[in-house]
Amino acid sequence: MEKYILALDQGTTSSRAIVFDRKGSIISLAQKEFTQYFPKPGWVEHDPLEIWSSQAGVAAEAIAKQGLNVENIAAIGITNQRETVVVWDKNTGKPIYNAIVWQDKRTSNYCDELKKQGHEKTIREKTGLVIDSYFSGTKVKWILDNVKGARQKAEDGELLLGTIDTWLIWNFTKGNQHITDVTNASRTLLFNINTMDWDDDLLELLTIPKSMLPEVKQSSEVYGHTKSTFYDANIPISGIAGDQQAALFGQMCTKPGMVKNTYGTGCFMLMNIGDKPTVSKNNLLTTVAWKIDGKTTYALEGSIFIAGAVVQWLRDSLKIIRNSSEVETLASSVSSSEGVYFVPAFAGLGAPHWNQQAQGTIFGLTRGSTDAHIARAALESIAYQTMDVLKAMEADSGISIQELRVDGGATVNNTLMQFQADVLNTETVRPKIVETTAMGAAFLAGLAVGYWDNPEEIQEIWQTDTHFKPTDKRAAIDENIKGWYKAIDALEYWTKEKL
Ligand SMILES: Nc1ncnc2c1ncn2[C@@H]1O[C@H](COP(=O)(O)OP(=O)(O)O)[C@@H](O)[C@H]1O
Ligand SMILES: O=P(O)(O)OC[C@H](O)CO
Repeated sequence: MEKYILALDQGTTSSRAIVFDRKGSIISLAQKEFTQYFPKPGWVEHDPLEIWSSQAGVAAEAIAKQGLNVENIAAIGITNQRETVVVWDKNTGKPIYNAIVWQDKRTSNYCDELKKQGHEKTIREKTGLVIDSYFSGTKVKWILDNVKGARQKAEDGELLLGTIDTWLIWNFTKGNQHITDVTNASRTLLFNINTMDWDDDLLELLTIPKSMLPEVKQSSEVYGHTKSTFYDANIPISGIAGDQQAALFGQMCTKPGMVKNTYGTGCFMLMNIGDKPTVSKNNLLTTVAWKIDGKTTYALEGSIFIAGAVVQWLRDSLKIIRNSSEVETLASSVSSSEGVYFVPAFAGLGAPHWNQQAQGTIFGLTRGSTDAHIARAALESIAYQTMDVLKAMEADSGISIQELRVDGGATVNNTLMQFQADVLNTETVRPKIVETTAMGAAFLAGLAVGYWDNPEEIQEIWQTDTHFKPTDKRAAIDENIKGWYKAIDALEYWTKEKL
């Protein structure tokens, strides 16, 4: 019987399931969007039960729609939106509050307090992260402080916490496994990336009882077997990675110095930095890329909070396009943004600026500006933000990046990809299979069960599709880039004025 790997990709806006064969070809794909809740300005929540049901649903659909059944699945790999966190009751398995999403800013004032108390340096050294509401730790504290009875129950050992990988595996194994992997753990603000273990001092600082935490595993090993209704077939779950680390692996950036950028809701650029957790001097994050066969690989990361989401905003809020693909036609109807700059800081600014208070801003409008200029400026903002991160990465690593491997939903946009190559003055390479996040999870799972023997075998599977080479309009591009820096400076000033 033909065997396949099932990758589950639980993203910020949708749950996806993809069945891969040995050659890395996609045999089947099912996807379901789920509800985004915005209870207050700056707050973003998901219903954990909807996350579970949509993910279990698409997994079943992906298997069934190609006439396969569970016996065809050699292993399951899980990859997920990171930092988003769920707290649930150990006995009932029911969440005590919605999942607080990575984009949620409700703890930003508390984060500012932590900074004022002088914890920045220690937290960076221990976790590789900056103090920002982005990460899970302060979100968990908020739940314990604000949900009635939660703190007492947590102290009595009745509550569990988990990032989305943990929550899904808990449900797939009917509560048998409360685990996470090193990549997801490294995004919580509670995990020490030097000792590779939960950090007691940080747990104490954020007043989170240790009993709530999952056991931390490698990224590729058999963790347990499926037990819940449809999956009582005992399928091994054998790969876990946060979605950006999974994409780094799926892009086969397995050597130090290799870089990928994923263009989804946000943009996440990661560089493989080998086996040392070097601390960034340029406001990037140091994070765990994966741990395989006992060997840990680290990455530098630049996280951009709003990328493809700015296109959703043009569609859903401004309503100047009907679907995401229309943005390319609209933006290409003008040859430049004619001095319009859009800084889509809807969720503050991430790397390398780390300004939690920044808000979205459009500069340079004139009486002649149209929806096309705004659409173009929105697309360009994705490329400029990426440039800021890439420059920081080059400064940190001392490496001049020669090639950027790209993936994610927005990379279908050729105008954006060409503009990206121009702004960076670096070749931008789009692979044949852009589902690299799911592919990375499939590779991790497949390696653990011998579906693939080694990463070298997988290396053969990765193939390029399009190379976007920088054009020769250097002077004009450099002029445009100056305008972007002015816009960023002006926004920083605006933010300071607000405080
Ligand atoms: N043609 C396009 N041009 C620019 N952005 C696009 C285009 N098509 C889709 N997108 C954006 O890509 C994002 C979806 O990509 P995806 O990788 O599925 O994201 P996620 O995993 O974050 O849910 C959306 O934010 C969407 O607006
Ligand atoms: O769901 P995505 O693909 O937007 O990824 C979200 C990131 O993991 C957040 O850190």
